[in-house]
Amino acid sequence: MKSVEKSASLLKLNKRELTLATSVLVGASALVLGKYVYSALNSRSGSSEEDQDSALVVNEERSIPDVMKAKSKDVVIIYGTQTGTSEDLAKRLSRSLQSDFSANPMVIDPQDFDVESLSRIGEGKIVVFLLSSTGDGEPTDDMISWYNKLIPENTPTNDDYSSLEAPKFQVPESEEISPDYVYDKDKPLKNLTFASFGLGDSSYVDFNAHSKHVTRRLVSLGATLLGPHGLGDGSKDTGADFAKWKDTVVPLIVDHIGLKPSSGSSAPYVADWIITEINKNAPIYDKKKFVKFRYSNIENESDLPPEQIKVDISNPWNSMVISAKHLSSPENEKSIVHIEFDISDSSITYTTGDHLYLWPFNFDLNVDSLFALMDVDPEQVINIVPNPDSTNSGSLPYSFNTYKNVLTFFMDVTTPTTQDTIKDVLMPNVKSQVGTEYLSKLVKDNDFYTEEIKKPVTSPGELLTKLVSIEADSNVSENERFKLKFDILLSMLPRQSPRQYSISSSSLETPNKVSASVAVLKYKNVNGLNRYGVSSNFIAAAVDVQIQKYGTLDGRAPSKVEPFDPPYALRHKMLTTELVQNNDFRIPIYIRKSTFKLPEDPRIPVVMVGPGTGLAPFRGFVRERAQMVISGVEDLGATVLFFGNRHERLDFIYGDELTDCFSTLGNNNPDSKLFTAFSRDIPGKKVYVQDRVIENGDLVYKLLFEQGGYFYICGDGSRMAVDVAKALKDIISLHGDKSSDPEEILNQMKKVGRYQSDTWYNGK
Ligand SMILES: Cc1cc2nc3c(=O)[nH]c(=O)nc-3n(C[C@H](O)[C@H](O)[C@H](O)COP(=O)(O)O)c2cc1C
Repeated sequence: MKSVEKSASLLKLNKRELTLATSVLVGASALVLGKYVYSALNSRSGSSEEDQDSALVVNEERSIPDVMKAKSKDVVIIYGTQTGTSEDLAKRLSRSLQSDFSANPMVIDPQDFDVESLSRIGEGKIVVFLLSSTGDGEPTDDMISWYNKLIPENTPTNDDYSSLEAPKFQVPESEEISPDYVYDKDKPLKNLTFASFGLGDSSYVDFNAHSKHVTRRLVSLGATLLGPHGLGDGSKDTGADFAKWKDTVVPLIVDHIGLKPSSGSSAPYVADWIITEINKNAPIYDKKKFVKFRYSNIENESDLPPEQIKVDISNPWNSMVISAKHLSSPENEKSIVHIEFDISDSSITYTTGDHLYLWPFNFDLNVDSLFALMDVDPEQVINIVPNPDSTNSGSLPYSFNTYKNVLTFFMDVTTPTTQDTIKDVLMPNVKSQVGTEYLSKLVKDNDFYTEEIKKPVTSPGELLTKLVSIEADSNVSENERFKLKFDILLSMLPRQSPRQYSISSSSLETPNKVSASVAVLKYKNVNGLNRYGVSSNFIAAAVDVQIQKYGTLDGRAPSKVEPFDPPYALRHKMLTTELVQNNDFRIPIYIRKSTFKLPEDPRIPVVMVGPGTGLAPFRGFVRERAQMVISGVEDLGATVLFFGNRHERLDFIYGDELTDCFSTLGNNNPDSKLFTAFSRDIPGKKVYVQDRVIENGDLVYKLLFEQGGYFYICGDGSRMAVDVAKALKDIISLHGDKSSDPEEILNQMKKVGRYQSDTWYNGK
């Protein structure tokens, strides 16, 4: 192994050479050059080691301290996100550090930087980690590379990493930190001060595990944690947890970097992006980079055959919808739909139980209401580049697009605007007294904000329309009135985040098709206005479009005009017209491996509880087990499913096919059974899945505790999951050894993966 000291001399040589070479070779990538210099000096093979070592060679574009120095930044905020929440919080923190304290922060995606450069961050600077957990307390996709370098794969996760060997970091040059700084390879981060906030959900066993492990690891490498480690809990209110943490930690951050609160009430507004309208004949206009639909696999990667295009969370695959149907009866006020995607023409593969990520498109009506406030042609092609003066510069996947497409495909136009954003983005752009008073009340008066924005789930468009109407009603003069500009809107809106669904198909049966089973969310807000879940209604509209074009799998007609939504007479009007008209309509998807899996040994029994759309992954499991019987697997363990819903006639989703599958499974193993609980079918007697579990306690006990079966639960985490766990404990108490502790038995099962849950709160 190359010693760290040796890498230090290499570092100096390469840094100098790099600087020289990058200034001479226009367009040469520093990364390529760095690797070249390195391999010329050290001709060793072994790609993973080389990758690790190449990061020890300073590539200034990927080095946090070098970029901080070049941009005079004092705080770096690193987010690890799966669906955008921590990225959004990072941007909010960055803006408020800038506007309240004149700090000069930068927000970064860990994928764009080398973790090895953390050791060279000088005194008086600070790193803030905002890390979400995913899977079973795993790092988010964008943090995997950093995480694996900090904590090598297969290291048992721990409360104390001090005995773990330190990975290699870049060795600081003497002047980078302080003249008397001595690098210690066992405590390479002893000069690093960091703050840390995790985003998680306490309904997961490994609550905030990713953030906890990274925080502990950094400390074990010598770094100093500033303030408390914040733990956001999505099952309660991550935003409130973050605000509380921020109130404690921001003064410490500011003190550490030697700043004081800015004088004056509001700092000048700095747009995150610079937008230029493009004439299609202009030389700068690059047709190849013009993304007509959201991501275009073909346009972006025209040289590669589709099956070689790498698909990840930053590069989703535009997939064809190949079949779709309504699962619930048209009479049912709750709609559940089935949608199936073709992945045969992509590099995507999956196994039963994985998660499907899907990026919804916004509805025309929501997007049009924003254009009504702006003086732009929605179809105008624009070029968007990060503003170098912004603290939030990052990359966008759409350098050329139309105004309309940017809002339709990339931005979240419905999530209520936060108080931070009203203060830091909107207020500096409002001149009138009446407008300023309204916004300032929203920022300062939490009760007013709750009544006006939070409770009614007010969209940014509704907030802006209200602001404009307040000024109009007060006869604010024309030149004082607030005028919405596109760059203000882009700075206000979070990015559109992907939504995750349990895959409801079996990879054994249909390796080239993935399906999702989606409950369509709509409700009236406190003011009686209709509210629609963006993604589920997008999927429902896509299902209707598919059915209108190609018919349906089971002959059911598309849903009729629904009395619930008078403003949106037909669902397809909610969607961009182009989408409805386009024959080759594709939806961006990505598949993430999950640990929610059937046992590898098919002889092991499985007991599943999945009421409502909690059935989704179990439809895949049941079809997979039935397919095993069909393909001749012998000794298949028992398969038991508890399904529940309100009415058998209206919402026994997948009823026919489940009955068929269980007839196949039952012929093979008499213990394989489907139990249903329809809570509103018998007047005066509500029956839920947990009641059925108790009723069949003998069978459940035999399969789980005598035959070592696996238990799975999916659905509402607040009540159902708690009640079902209690039912299991009652069964253990009744049938088991009286000296054993039921709670302990279930915890033990969870530890070894024999009790798996995928639960959510309030329809999330
Ligand atoms: C599939 C999935 C798995 C998750 N796993 C965990 C977990 O193991 N531990 C945890 O604390 N939170 C877990 N969460 C909750 C997320 O961390 C939380 O919702 C977070 O706010 C998401 O942030 P992001 O949008 O930045 O990715 C999980 C969420 C999803 C959807």
